[in-house]
Amino acid sequence: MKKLTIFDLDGTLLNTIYDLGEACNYALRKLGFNQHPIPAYNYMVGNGVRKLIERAQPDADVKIVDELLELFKEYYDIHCMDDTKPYTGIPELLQELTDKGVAIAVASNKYQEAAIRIVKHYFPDIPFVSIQGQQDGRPTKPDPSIVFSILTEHPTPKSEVLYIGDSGVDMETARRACVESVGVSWGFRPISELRNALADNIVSSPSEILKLLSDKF
Ligand SMILES: O=C(O)COP(=O)(O)O
Repeated sequence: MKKLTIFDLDGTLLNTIYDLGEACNYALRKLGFNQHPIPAYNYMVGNGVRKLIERAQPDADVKIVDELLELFKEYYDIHCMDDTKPYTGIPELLQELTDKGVAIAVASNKYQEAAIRIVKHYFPDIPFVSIQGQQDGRPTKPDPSIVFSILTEHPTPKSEVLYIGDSGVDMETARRACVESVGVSWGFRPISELRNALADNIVSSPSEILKLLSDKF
């Protein structure tokens, strides 16, 4: 029986691509660089904002990346909820997990302050046991440290944990933490990426996660 579900944020709980893309385009525009069409960002997000910026402007040196990062945050801190929304069926899934007594945590490469603000805004009634974003001094996913931090906050045997995400980075994070993974098809990346990253399960709707859990009750 699974007692703890760990969810990735961007591309799994929330469709954040427009606001992330707009923030990056704002930063690029401010420094006179070319912008990208929003769908191109699907393949740039997933490893944290710094990596997103390095992918958006590959020949930028460290100083320029720092400047772009500051501009990104300046914009994103104000506009991170302009067009972001939960995927269909996610609020109901989180409520049902809560009603069933299954603990819920978030493990994101989005920087910590933004991750907390956004999760609390979109899911105010869900009693998350831990909301973990990218933190200075801790490696980003696919390093499994973020999962271990969650397990420190909410001790649970690994066999009772399900990790749910939309990217190869997420599947690898779960694998390296030795917990069972679920890849979701509605996020930013194709199913082929989830398969190649050895997802233990693949689902195409949030209700399938419930089914997967109840199969395991
Ligand atoms: O901000 C990112 O790069 C991705 O964040 P995520 O880990 O919630 O998908």
